[in-house]
Amino acid sequence: MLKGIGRVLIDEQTLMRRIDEMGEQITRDYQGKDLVLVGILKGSVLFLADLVKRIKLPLVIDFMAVSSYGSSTHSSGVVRILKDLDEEIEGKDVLIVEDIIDTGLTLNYLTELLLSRNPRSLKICCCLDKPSRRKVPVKVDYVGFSIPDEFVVGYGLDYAEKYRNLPYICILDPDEVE
Ligand SMILES: O=P(O)(O)OC[C@H]1O[C@H](OP(=O)(O)OP(=O)(O)O)[C@H](O)[C@@H]1O
Ligand code: HPA
Ligand SMILES: [Mg+2]
Repeated sequence: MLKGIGRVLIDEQTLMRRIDEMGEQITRDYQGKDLVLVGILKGSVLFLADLVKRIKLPLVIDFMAVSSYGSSTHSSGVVRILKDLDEEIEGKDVLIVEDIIDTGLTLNYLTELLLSRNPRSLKICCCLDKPSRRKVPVKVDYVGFSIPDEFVVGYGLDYAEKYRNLPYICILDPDEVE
């Protein structure tokens, strides 16, 4: 076990099985559509990479980078755009891909921003959802796993930029947190 991380919450096999199902469902739902996956950096990269391999459709991948947590376990509530999309999304079927929805502040801000660019449709797909922590409502269309109110790391999720490379989801050891 690595220093600083507690018990495994979702192991690699369980993650992959659920992502197989999500890929199949998205493949069914987006037949004949003009699909653009928007990965939110950096946390979504591992999930997005596994998910796109399971979507058997032509699609475009684009990225936005935002940051609201910095090196803390609490959202600052201020969403900063660090990188915008490369392509126009007007008339496209946009699917936002996130690693986790916690307070909902990041996605609330992002959906407003992307809707103002007139996509044909805008949906949200997340690997993890912490519904008990919501501060603002967010309608999530595809959820991998609902999880309890614990700060988690691994599979793209960081604490102070560490642990993103773990292939499973772990609960952060509270002793590690300031
Ligand atoms: O629902 P919220 O409370 O807004 O939290 C969710 C957001 O926070 C994390 O991003 P972070 O700002 O840590 O950036 P990162 O993906 O680069 O780690 C996570 O990847 C989500 O984007
Ligand atoms: O539990 C979490 N872990 C890592 N990053 C996060 N951003 C929001 N919630 C979390
Ligand atoms: Mg983070």
